[in-house]
Amino acid sequence: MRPSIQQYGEGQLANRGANPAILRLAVPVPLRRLFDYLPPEGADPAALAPGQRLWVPFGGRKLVAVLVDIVAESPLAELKPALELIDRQPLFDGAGRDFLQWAADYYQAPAGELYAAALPVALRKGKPADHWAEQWLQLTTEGKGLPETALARAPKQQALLQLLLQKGPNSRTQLKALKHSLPVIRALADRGLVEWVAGPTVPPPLPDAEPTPPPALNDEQRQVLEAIDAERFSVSLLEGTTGSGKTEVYLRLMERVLAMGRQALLLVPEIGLTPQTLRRIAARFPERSIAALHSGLADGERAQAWLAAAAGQADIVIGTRSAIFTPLPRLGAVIVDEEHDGSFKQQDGVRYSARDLAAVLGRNAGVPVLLGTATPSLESLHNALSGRYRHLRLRNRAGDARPPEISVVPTLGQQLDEGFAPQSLRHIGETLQRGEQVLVFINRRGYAPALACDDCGWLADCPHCSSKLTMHRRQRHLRCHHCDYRRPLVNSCPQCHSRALSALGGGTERSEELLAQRFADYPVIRVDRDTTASKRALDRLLAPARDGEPCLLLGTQMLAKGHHLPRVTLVVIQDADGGLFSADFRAPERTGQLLEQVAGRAGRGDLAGRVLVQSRYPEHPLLQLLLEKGYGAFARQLLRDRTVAQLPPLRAMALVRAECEEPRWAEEFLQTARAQMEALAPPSPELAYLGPVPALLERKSGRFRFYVQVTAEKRGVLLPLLARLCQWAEGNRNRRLRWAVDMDAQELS
Ligand SMILES: Nc1ncnc2c1ncn2[C@@H]1O[C@H](COP(=O)(O)OP(=O)(O)OP(=O)(O)O)[C@@H](O)[C@H]1O
Ligand SMILES: [Zn+2]
Repeated sequence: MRPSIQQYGEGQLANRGANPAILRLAVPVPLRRLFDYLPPEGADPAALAPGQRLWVPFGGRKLVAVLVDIVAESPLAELKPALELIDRQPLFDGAGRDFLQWAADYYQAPAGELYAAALPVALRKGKPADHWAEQWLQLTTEGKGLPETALARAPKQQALLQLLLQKGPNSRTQLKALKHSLPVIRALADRGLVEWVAGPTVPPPLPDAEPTPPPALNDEQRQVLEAIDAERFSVSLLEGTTGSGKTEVYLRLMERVLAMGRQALLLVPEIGLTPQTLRRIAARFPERSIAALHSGLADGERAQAWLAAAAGQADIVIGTRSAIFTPLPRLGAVIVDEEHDGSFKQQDGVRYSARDLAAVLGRNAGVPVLLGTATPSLESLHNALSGRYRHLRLRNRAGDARPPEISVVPTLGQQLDEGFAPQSLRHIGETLQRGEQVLVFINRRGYAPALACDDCGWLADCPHCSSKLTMHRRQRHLRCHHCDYRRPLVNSCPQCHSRALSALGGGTERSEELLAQRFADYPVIRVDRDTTASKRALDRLLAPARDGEPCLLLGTQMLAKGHHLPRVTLVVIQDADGGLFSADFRAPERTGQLLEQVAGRAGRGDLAGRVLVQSRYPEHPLLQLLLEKGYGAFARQLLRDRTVAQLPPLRAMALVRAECEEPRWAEEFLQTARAQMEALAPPSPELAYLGPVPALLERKSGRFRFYVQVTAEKRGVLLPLLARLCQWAEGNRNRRLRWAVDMDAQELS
């Protein structure tokens, strides 16, 4: 069901008072409050409604603000008028505004910045939404009065008439897709039966996809779907092994809510929104209008997709993190794919978690929320095991695919060739010879993570960060992966002029060199951030692999998720040890997820899969648990460890962060911040403070970084505390010091 043009924009009728109205606006500035303005001079009060954008003057600048409320009185005596109304229709409906306010309160974010984050760039900059308004063809009164068979002698006109009588107004885009030609439309218009009117935006068309019928569900999938009630709110964790057909479950849930006349929102990780994903969804729902919101779109297309979603014109909305803020007037289900993925948490600016907000959005709308993954975050697993979320499982691979066989290749004392054990290289060769594909996972891009002088011990450091420079041989430079500082590759040591320089450690570029040499008869495809500047580049790179030719794929975590390449039968993980010894308590969890996801790329088709995991410490208990019992058992053990250590998700955790070129200022700021919080809520068994301590990456882009960590048994204790802290910190006049509150922080770096 599509809303008719008359329904669109009904918000305008609300909120009329007799008093001269005062506009309460969310202005995009880092202050945690709303701002009152008078209506623009000469504006028709009846044209104003919450959810519209206006231009406002602010501190000598002109900003795009969003109208949140219209009130009768303001505590301020003198108000400035807003400059100009931008939208005729509200962009945010009441539910959308309530949701943003909830998020602002929870994450201690300035509402204006959150509204700005919710809008696509073109709208954030003030471009009028009318720019993307679509032409709609509707029947005139005379046309509506005709019987369906009135034009039997002109079949094309008759078909169009029938369409409009049955489905109501149709957009120009859709008429084109349905192949109703302009001359036919003109013929009806000349007879006074149809007319064009301006109406809501429709999403830009997706690339063509062959419609594909769904596979028959297996028993496990059917049980999962039966457990989800599409009529009411619930949060379900779908813990389904890799290749178990989770995506199929998403598609069926979407189908169900679409049939109810609702919209489905699908959130995917940043690297998951590939043309392949879009094709799969478009192929299943050829009749539906689908809005994809991703960074690969031009600003205009993105605005168009967003407006179509907000106007209720898109049936399916698929997007990355920020798509959670798209107002969806007929939301029917929220699905989060790969819910454990770190990209759902924004790490700067407004630090929200789209995964966690999905549950709030579902609750507000009274619709089901489905979090799917093969490797649940400990947060979601804890919620599922404690009964807060429903726990749904898919234990078997879909179709005929079997789970891969996993073995460890010990590397200590072995003669390694650029990081590869002889056994691994032998298996790679044999697999290629059988005409199958190999995937090699290396968690580091570039040629080598450090360059050192063998004579004096000089190391290439980043001058701005507490980190080493990575050597990129092809581009002939050294680069910092934290701040992007670059300098040309040197041939001799800048300190002692020795020419004995060594590249330490390995990266994708270095392994590519070796593998291309060793297996010269086969294509070697390197996939990392350096080879895939755009989403399309990744799609193109993977094309030979999709065609099924024997080839060697090698890359970083970009290869770990979402790809379905049925002819990959061998996965080699070059180094499993990295994350087992980090200072970040979340590192083992992330390592486990990554290894399981990479391993899950093996043997997804008819051919059996095999995984080789190279490790220096094959006896490490966590690694053993992961490899022998799988991620499920591994994660449950980590959860027990976190309970003992009183860490999230058993406790709520927030960080107050500060960074400054002058380390003392950041530390002093945080000491005062901690004292302020302790004065309000002294430490107790339920509430603990730590710090200020230096962040794991102590210096970044020239600034020293510290944090204070607050953990509490109940989340509710933290919110008022942090709100008061923000009030105090907003008064901080040191312009060179940056501070932030990070609720449910994911990174200690
Ligand atoms: N009921 C089914 N019968 C036959 N094949 C199926 C069924 N369900 C899914 N498949 C197929 O199995 C393969 C894997 O399914 P899908 O990609 O949905 O798994 P997934 O759990 O989302 O995978 P992952 O998260 O590991 O990427 C796909 O090719 C899909 O078409
Ligand atoms: Zn740097």
